[in-house]
Amino acid sequence: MAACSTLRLAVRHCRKIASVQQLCVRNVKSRDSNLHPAEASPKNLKRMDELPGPSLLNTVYWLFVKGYADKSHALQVEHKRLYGPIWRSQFGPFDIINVATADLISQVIRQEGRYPVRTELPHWKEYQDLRGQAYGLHVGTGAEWYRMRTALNPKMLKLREALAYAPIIHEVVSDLLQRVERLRSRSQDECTVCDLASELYKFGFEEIPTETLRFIAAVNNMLTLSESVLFFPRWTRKIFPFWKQFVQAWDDLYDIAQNLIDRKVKRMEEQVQRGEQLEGMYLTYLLSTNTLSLSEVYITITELLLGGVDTTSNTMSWTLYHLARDPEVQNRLYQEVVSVCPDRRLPTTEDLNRMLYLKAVIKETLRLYPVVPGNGRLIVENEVVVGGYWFPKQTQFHLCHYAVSHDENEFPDAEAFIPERWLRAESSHFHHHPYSSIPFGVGVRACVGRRVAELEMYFALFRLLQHYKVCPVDGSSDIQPKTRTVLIPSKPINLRFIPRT
Ligand code: HEM
Repeated sequence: MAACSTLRLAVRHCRKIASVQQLCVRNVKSRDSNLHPAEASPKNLKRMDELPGPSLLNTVYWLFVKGYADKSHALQVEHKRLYGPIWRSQFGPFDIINVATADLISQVIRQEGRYPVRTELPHWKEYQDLRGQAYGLHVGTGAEWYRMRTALNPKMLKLREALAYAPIIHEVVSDLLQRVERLRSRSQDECTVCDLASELYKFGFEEIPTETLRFIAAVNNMLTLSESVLFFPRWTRKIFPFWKQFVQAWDDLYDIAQNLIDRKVKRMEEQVQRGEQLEGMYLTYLLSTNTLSLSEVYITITELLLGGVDTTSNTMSWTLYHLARDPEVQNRLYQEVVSVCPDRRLPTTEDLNRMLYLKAVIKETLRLYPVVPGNGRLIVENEVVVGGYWFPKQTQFHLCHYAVSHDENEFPDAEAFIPERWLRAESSHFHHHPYSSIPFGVGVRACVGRRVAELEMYFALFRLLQHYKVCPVDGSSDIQPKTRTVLIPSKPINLRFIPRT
């Protein structure tokens, strides 16, 4: 869903720019070891060779024989049960240290350094080298990455700036409502919308209508192929088609973003020639500041579009899935909606300040289904100590935050959907470790799209509930998540939207 707003936000006009020529850890205290490597001699500490964990062969067995290839989130839980909260594993060529408690994650983050690196993403880098493109936010490292982030942060993460996107997000949500109305009224029982997530990907892409499906298919292919490309050694590329298809998927993504930007630049030039003032959100802003080269703008916008395709859509689908199955939760949320905005008034950003339950519902969805189920940190600057073990530079950590946010010690009755656990007044377990559910990541490298994503999800859910009661389709069964780099529903979510009178 976010891709469409990302797109609109990117192409929107803004009065501030005069001409195209001017264009443009938390320091969480560890519950156990606070030992800093500088204070600890490696001699006194355990070495990574002493860590438990599966061999490469054993991992292959889990992935391809036991069927966890598309359930890496569940593998975190299984391996934590088998090996404890910290273990070592191998994924293709990668030697990985897995950490699966909030405290261990906080220890890694505290030592992530000034310019944190998630993981090397050698396959993305290889593609970008192959095509002679700039590195984007995901692949970028060090001061170069930081320069790109500081160009984007003010427009995307500052609350005041992000709140200014509200009118555009409302446009996108209005399209969604129209689409839901059309789809449900055309269905056989006049209320069912099938495969909700795929509908949420699509709507509002009117800027590039013919390219919508191509973009979505390319994101799907690229993410699906990513794990295979990484896992199998390079020489297998002559045997398997993965790499070629992966390159094709990236070519499509980049091509669509490049066309979008080129059209925008042309429009801006025409406006300047007519002496008009320019308006814009972050694409205009990026083009109008000299901090990024055009090639960096291309890749940045490609990645923002990419980041928007199935993150908020899947989260919204899971939220509606649970609301449909839990009428009490849905009713409580509906009561909040009507008390804050009677008469179906459009919610404002101020209204959202009073929507504590709405926010708790989204938080709980992201706890149960973090779109990015496992994050990474490659420690490049220093040797580090985590969990009493000493690790050299270049250690790749896997932050198993799916396993953490499903841990009974952090969240009693962890598999249940209980938004109340996020409400201070109502939960005896309100005080969670700050790293126990970190769906957007943490620190300076955390998700740059967070504010946009949250605003979109709040407004979309708010307005959908203003208009519809959401119900399960008769006889529908439980739906489990699966991983396709990101966490998605393993089968389509179909729901009934009953208009509220
Ligand atoms: C439910 C919605 C979303 C979730 C749960 C999510 C989650 C994440 C996570 C976990 C990371 C890694 C952070 C870290 O390493 O600490 C990330 C990075 C990123 N996200 Fe999101 N995301 C969401 C929506 C979006 C949207 C809508 C966009 C684009 C508008 C976006 C763009 C990005 C980008 C560009 C990065 C890389 C940032 C960097 O490395 O500097 N995300 N996201």
